Amino acid sequence: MIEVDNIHKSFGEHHVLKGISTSFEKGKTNLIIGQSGSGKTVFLKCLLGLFEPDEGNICYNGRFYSELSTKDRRNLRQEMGMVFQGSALFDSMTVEGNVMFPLDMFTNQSRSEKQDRVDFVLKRVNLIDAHKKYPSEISGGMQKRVAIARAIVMNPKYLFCDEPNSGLDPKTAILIDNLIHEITTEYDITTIINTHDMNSVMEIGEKILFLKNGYKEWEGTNKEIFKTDNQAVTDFVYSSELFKKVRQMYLEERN
Ligand SMILES: Nc1ncnc2c1ncn2[C@@H]1O[C@H](COP(=O)(O)OP(=O)(O)OP(=O)(O)O)[C@@H](O)[C@H]1O
Repeated sequence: MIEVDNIHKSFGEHHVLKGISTSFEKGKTNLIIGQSGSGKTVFLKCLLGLFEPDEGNICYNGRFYSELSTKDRRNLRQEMGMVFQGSALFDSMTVEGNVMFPLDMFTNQSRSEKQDRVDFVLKRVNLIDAHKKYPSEISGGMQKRVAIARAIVMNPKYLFCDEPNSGLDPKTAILIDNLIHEITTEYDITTIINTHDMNSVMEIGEKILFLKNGYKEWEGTNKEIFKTDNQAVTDFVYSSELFKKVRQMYLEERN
């Protein structure tokens, strides 16, 4: 579980995060949404420990980040998996090499232990015959699976995903969403996803945090987002005619 208490972050005069408090439960898929520039990436980077908030606290399973020693921060970092926008695979390494990379960097496991773990996670993301291929030889959806395998190879407690669906066709995007959601439940991970994909919001948003101008404007579940009368949320989420109709149908069905 991650608990966030009143965090602020500025860059010079630019006050980007203006006192955000929330919590993210383990085993749940949490989504952060909001317009471009609302502070989603800065917030995610604070959660990852890449930016230190100017004010406020972030607590990881009872451990306050601000109170951790450098060594404990490094250990905490190893409990975090990250799926970057665009996958960010190493082009010169095979699929297997990419997934093994964190194990090579951060563990003393034997070659066969590492190989077993890599085989296991690649199988878990449904990539069976791609071990020896290079990123350029596989599709964008497969690259995303490799990125997810690499993110979970160290058995993380926390999984962060930045726009995991960007550049994917709608069908592949749904498969990737479902995979992240399944892995989250299966391994009891606290997962936090930055997204613009409204389909993800409706399908896998067990908790949705809506940021606006650096404030938490709204939070709730994908069921609640259909019913909310928060104008900022409805203007943002139901900006397309299609989603307006979906919401209308959902509300009519329940009346
Ligand atoms: N390192 C930085 N230095 C200065 N300003 C920054 C830095 N990182 C982000 N900002 C500013 O913080 C604001 C919020 O940016 P952020 O990237 O968090 O938005 P976002 O909601 O993730 O947008 P998008 O959906 O387009 O990715 C922007 O005005 C941005 O210019």
